[in-house]
Amino acid sequence: MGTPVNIIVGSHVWVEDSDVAWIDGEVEKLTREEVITAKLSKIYPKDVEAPAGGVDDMTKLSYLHEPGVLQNLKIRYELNEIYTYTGNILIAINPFQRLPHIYDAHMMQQYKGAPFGELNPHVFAVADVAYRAMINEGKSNSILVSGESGAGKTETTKMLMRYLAYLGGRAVTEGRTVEQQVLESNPVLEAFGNAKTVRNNNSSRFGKFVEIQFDKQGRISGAAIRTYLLERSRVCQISDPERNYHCFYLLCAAPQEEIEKYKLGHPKTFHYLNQSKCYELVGISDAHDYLATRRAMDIVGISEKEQEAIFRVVAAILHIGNIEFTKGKEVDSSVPKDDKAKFHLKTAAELLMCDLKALEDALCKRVMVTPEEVIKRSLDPESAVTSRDGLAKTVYSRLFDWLVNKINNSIGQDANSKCLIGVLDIYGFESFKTNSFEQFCINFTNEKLQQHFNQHVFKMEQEEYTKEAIDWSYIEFVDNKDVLDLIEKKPGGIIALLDEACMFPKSTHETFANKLYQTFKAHKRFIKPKLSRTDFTVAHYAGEVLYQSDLFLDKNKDYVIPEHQDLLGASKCPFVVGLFPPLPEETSKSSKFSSIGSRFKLQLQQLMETLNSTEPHYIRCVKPNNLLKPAVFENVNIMQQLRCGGVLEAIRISCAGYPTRKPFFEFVNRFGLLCPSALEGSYDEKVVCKKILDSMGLKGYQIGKTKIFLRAGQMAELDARRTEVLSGAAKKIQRRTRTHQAQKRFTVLRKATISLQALCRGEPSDFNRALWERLKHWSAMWALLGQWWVDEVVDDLLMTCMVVQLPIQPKCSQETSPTGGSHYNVQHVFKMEQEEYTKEAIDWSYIVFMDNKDVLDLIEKVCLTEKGQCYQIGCFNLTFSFLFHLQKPGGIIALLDEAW
Ligand SMILES: Nc1ncnc2c1ncn2[C@@H]1O[C@H](COP(=O)(O)OP(=O)(O)OP(=O)(O)O)[C@@H](O)[C@H]1O
Repeated sequence: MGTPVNIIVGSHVWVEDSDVAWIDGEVEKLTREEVITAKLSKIYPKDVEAPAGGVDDMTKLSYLHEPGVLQNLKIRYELNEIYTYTGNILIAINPFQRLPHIYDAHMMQQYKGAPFGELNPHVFAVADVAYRAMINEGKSNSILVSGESGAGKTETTKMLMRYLAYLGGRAVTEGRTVEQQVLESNPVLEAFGNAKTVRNNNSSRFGKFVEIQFDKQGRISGAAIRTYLLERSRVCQISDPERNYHCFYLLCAAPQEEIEKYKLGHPKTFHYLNQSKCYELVGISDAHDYLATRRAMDIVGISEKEQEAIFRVVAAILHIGNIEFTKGKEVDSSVPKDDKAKFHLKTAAELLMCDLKALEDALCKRVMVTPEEVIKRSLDPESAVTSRDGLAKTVYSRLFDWLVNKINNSIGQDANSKCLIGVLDIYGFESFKTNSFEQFCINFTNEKLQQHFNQHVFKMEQEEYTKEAIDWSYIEFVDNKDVLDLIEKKPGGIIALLDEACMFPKSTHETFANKLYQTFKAHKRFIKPKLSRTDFTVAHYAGEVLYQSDLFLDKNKDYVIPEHQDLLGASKCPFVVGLFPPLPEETSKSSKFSSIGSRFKLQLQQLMETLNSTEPHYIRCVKPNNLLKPAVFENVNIMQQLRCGGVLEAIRISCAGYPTRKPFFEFVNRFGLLCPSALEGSYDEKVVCKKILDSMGLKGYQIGKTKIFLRAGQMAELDARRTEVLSGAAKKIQRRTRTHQAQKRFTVLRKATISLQALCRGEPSDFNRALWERLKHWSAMWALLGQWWVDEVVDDLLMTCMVVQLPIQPKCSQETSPTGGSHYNVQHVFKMEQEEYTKEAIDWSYIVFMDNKDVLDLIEKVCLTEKGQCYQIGCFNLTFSFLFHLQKPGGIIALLDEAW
């Protein structure tokens, strides 16, 4: 961030605000208090010369800081420019409205092969760069799309895949093309892996890495989809107004014969669906989507028979959820509660094609194997429900994995492919009121990606400096390794301690939390909340998150209950058996524990290895508001996402080096005025730049081959100097102009007065006579000339007053004015003039109040003598002014003469 220095009166600045994040304004006054309190440190300079429509690349901003970035995004979003670069990172703000014109075939054509940065920022431009880099350098590329739920990751990923299919697609020959299958895998995965949440009506509840393989000619030759951490708990537990996975509702809206075949009904009749009262989505037809999903399944190569089995299993899960238990005859035993429960038990067994009694036993009993014997132990109703839900979750997650495998097999992998483009659509950093094991894993993923991102951004910075031959050796690299060690270190990290706790039968979440408190009491990234005995806080790179450890142990255990494995392994349905392949000999014998956390850690390790072998490109999706509405830009919300998404971190890394880069000519244009002598006779912009910088006494900047590289705060320093120079110049111009105007006015008045005096003094007696004669005629004329003339006279009078000797005026006012208060107060006018000149620092000493007492005495005499006539023509003012006009060519005298 730019260092807030050199804030002076008149500086345009950004000030932090809790409601709208940043407010802009102009410094009016700097008090001592303000300078020394922290407030000023939170002030950032504003670039008043930033383009009105914003800049398409944030690195072009003169001030690379939070408020500048936010303002730029806001301006662009208002213009429906949803994409903006920050160097090579693309920021995509969800428009929450269809913008088909920016994604049509014509657009694709335009971006094809266009140099990066030449056209407007776009997701196609990123895909194009990745594709070109792959073709030209023969290196795999990856595009990492991240952002919070509802930010638009999945939509962005779809656009990327569409564009890559456009670039690398084959002419449609017979049957399905690979790219068609890749694109059609989306609706299938969405039906089984997406659900409505409070944050997004079509939220992906899993992470996804799509690898698109290309042959030597750059044609798509294969693809593979890897998924991460499906949210299993959603199958059994949802809260209002969310929904379960889409496929359950689609099936309940299937054609009648299927409803009957699977003994289904309205979603509200199923426990797994009726925990929330939201059954339908606005603008979405589940019946239509059911048929669309079946069509997509056809395209990705899922046979009719397999489709039937898939939906049969989905229906079975719904029925399993409706099996309720009550206490059995024996102590701590359970049995199906009533006929309804028995009906669902029977139907579930039929659909899964397994033995009814075996299913009941698998839900209500546990087999204990001791060295001496095998004991069957009953479960109480509560444990039976847990067992039931465990079965449903296991079956569903196995089904999801099967689908992913099937899609991969049917699209096919190209073993000979040397290059690929991977697209990662993964959940962003999460911090809710209640954060459990899922959030822990998600945030762990984000820490991993952040580390990768930091390394990459740092590398890119280095490359830019190297290109410009700049020394960057001292730029420190910020690492989040300490948080990653806290989570994943083996032994001793949180995941390792969790695994240990899961393997130890007597562990509870309290003992687990205690172990964490003891182990990490001195760790600066681990905090024990004062008022809790089971929660813990991790200080992630994106902020602190408080985790509730209650369900960590249960959720980490990744084993299929052997009874469930045996039951479904013995099903008469090959599809169901395929979901539960027999465990390898040694695993089934040994009680080797497998944990979700460790498995996930391994998956992430593999993902990072893949990503490290590719050239990464980043897309940060931003959700502009929580209302999911277009044209609403919530500053604070967006700021938070930019922080969490690492955009600000990227900027911070950049600020650690030389955040401001200006091409030489731009620099000279802007700051040449700071050192005009540097511009004299020198045509080498680089030399001029150096002279300017040295004349300002700046240290630590660097001069590259084409640009100036400034340290944080130096731009503000230069701008502050520039403001000073400009305002000094403005004051000088104003002073000169005003002096010139005043001098001009004075000269005119002086000349007029001298003429007037000369006239009066020259012919006093004639003047009296002539005055009276003329007044008479002139009074008639005045009636004709009308009001405009009066205005003019009044104006002139003001000027005339300037030369009136002060002591005379009050006398005039009292004695000679027939209209009393209509006279101008000479003293006042004079004072005002003085004040104005003093304020503007104008020299007024030369304004001489000429002694025209003799003239005024004369006028006074005439007016008093001919008071009656004076009344007729208005007031003394007119008479007075008349004297002035008398002198003007085309003045009153001339007019009157003409009239005569
Ligand atoms: N580029 C876009 N143009 C128009 N609408 C969009 C665009 N991107 C996102 N949306 C809208 O925002 C909604 C949410 O987007 P999307 O599902 O891609 O979010 P996500 O980041 O993948 O969320 P989650 O993590 O919950 O899956 C979409 O259903 C769509 O209505």
